[in-house]
Amino acid sequence: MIGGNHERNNFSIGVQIHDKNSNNWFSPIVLGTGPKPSQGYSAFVLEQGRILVIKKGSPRNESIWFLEVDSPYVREQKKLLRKEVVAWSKGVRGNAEKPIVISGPSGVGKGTLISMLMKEFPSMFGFSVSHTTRSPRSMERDGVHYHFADKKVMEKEIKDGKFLEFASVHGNLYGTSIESVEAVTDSGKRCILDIDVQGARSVRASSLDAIFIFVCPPSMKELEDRLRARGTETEEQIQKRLRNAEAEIKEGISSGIFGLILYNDNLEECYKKLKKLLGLDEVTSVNGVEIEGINLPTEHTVSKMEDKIIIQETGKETRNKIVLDISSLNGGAPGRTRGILVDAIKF
Ligand SMILES: Nc1nc2c(ncn2[C@@H]2O[C@H](COP(=O)(O)OP(=O)(O)O)[C@@H](O)[C@H]2O)c(=O)[nH]1
Ligand SMILES: Nc1ncnc2c1ncn2[C@@H]1O[C@H](COP(=O)(O)OP(=O)(O)O)[C@@H](O)[C@H]1O
Repeated sequence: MIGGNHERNNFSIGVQIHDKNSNNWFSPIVLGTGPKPSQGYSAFVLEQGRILVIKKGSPRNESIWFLEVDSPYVREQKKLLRKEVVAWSKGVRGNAEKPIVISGPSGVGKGTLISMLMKEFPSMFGFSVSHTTRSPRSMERDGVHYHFADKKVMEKEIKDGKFLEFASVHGNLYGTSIESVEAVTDSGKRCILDIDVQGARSVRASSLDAIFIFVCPPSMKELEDRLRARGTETEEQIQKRLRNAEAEIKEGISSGIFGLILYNDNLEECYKKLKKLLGLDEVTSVNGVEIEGINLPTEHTVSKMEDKIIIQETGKETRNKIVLDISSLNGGAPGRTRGILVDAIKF
C-alpha cells in the first residue's frame, strides 16, 4: 500500500506491505527519496518487480516514480540488510546513461581527467562526492571533493545501509553513499565515481549498471614523480601509495573488472581517448545533451496499452497526449533514477 501522510505533516508518502498468509501489515525499509504527497495518483504494476506511480498536479520532473519492490537491486538490498526493503526511483526523460567508475593508482591523474571532463561538459556529468576519514588537503573543500567524515559516524552509516560500497584505502576509510549517487542522477546527469579497485569490485558485483575504466601510469618512476610534484602527501604517505600502486595496477589490468584501460602518458592524448571511449569525441557543444524532466499536464487520465502508458490531458481544448514507453526502462542508478523514453503528441 502506498499512501499519503498529510495529517502528521510528514511530507513523503509511506509504504506498507500486506502479508496475505499471516494477514499482517508491516513497514519495510524505504530506500531512495520518494515522491511528496499529492492530490491523486495512478499506479500500474510492471514486470520486473516495479510499480509505476504517476502523480497528478506535480511540478516538472516530479510526476513519474517507480517503487521497486522485487527488482534485482531491491533483492540485493534485502539480503544485505536482512529486512524487507523497497526503493523509490524517479523517472527521468532519456536514457539515464550508465554511471562511470574510474580507478587507478594514486597520482596517475584520475582527478585531473575527471576535472577536465566536468569542465568541458558541465551539464552532462556530475561527480559522486565520496566520504572519507582522511584529513582534507589544503585545496579540498568539504562536500565538493569529499565529505570528510568521522570514522565512528561513517561506520555507523555503513551499518545502516547508507553506502553503495566502501573500502579501506592507504589506511583510511572511503565510501560512496547512496545519497551522493542519487544527488547526481536526480539532476539528470551522468555520474562519475573515482573509487579504488576494491570499490570497483563491489560496484561490479552490485546491480549498478556502470562502465569501468582503469587508468595506468606510463611507468612507476613517472607515477612517483607525479605524486611528488603534486606535493599533497608526506614522504611516508607517498611511500605507502607507491607500495599499494603495484598491486592495484596488477589487479586493475588482470582482474577483468575493468572493460577499458587507459594509459595516461601525455595528458591531452589520454583525455582525447577518454572522450572517445565515452562517445564524446564528436560532441562540440559545451553544454552537451541534457536529460530533461518529464512534464505532465496537471489534469489528466492515464491508461495502459501493452508496454505503453498513455497520459491524456483533460479539461482543455488541446488534448495533449504523452506516451511513456515502459519497455525502454534502462540505465540510471536503481533506487534513484530510471531513464524512460517519452513521446509527446499534440492534437
Ligand atoms: N572504494 C572507494 N575508494 C575511493 C572512494 N573515494 C576515493 N577512493 C579512492 O581512494 C584512493 C585515495 O584517494 P585520495 O585520498 O583522494 O588520493 P589520490 O587518489 O592520491 O588523489 C583513490 O584510489 C581513490 O580512487 C570511495 O568512495 N570508495
Ligand atoms: N599525463 C600527465 N602528465 C603529467 N602530469 C600529470 C598527468 N596527469 C596528471 N598529472 C599530474 O599528476 C598529479 C596527480 O594527478 P591527480 O589527478 O591528482 O591523480 P589522482 O587523482 O589519480 O591521484 C597532479 O599534479 C597532476 O597535475
